[in-house]
Amino acid sequence: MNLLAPVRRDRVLAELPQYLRKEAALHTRRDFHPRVTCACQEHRTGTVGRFKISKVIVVGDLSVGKTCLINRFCKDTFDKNYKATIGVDFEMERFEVLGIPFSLQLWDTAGQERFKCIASTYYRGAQAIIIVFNLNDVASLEHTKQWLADALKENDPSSVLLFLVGSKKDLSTPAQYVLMERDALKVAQEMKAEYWAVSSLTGENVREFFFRVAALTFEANVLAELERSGARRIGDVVRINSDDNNLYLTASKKKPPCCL
Ligand SMILES: Nc1nc2c(ncn2[C@@H]2O[C@H](COP(=O)(O)OP(=O)(O)OP(=O)(O)O)[C@@H](O)[C@H]2O)c(=O)[nH]1
Ligand SMILES: [Mg+2]
Repeated sequence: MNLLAPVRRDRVLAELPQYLRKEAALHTRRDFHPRVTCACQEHRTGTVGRFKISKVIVVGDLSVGKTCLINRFCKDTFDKNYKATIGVDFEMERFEVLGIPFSLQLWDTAGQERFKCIASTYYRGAQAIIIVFNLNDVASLEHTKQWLADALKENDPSSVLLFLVGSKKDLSTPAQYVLMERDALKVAQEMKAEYWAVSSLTGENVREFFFRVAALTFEANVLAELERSGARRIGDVVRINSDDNNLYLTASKKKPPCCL
């Protein structure tokens, strides 16, 4: 994959995509955090940009539809035949968020017990965890807590973003869906995860969901970068003065109030 090729036009995010359900959203702001918007306008996003790739892992019971979900978004395809993922697989997706290039590496892991120990070795370093369950199988919702616990053993619970995704929405009747959603919202709130319901067969909510993942991961990355930079302000440029070969920092411009 060429990281320098232009981003596809349908992967450009100029606004914050909205949550599905207010009761289980990671945050309910209508817009990106003002510090993030400001940093992007001034191209002060540090390492978040062309060369930084954020890792997202997708976990959940076997056959809940993890691979189909990724394939619907990345390749716009759907396969009705089940082929178990063996170990892991991954796809790269490039976005442009508020004018800044941003890449997600989507790790599709195996749900089958016999491949789980291979898959779990790839959990480390995730910035977002997507836990998938089947909206038509209550046991798969119950198992999400264990999937989360396993994924969090390898990651920092305070910094990772969580998404709980109900799959195969096309197979539920409206009445069945309402009942399942009530339980799923409770689980999402306990986990502090954002809740989504999708269908990879029809494509319902798939693009909206991944755009939200990209936007919130990007926002968290830029905020963390701004935090880390502290006194060393992002955007300060080290220049070599050709006259005396000294290294010096360029004087930083006065920041507008939204960036302080
Ligand atoms: N009707 C319907 N079927 C789906 C949907 N998503 C997946 N399926 C079917 O469910 C089966 C399993 O899908 P996969 O995506 O392979 O499941 P998985 O979670 O990746 O399974 P493992 O790799 O074993 O962990 C396949 O037969 C899919 O066609 C959906 O949105 N609607
Ligand atoms: Mg799979």
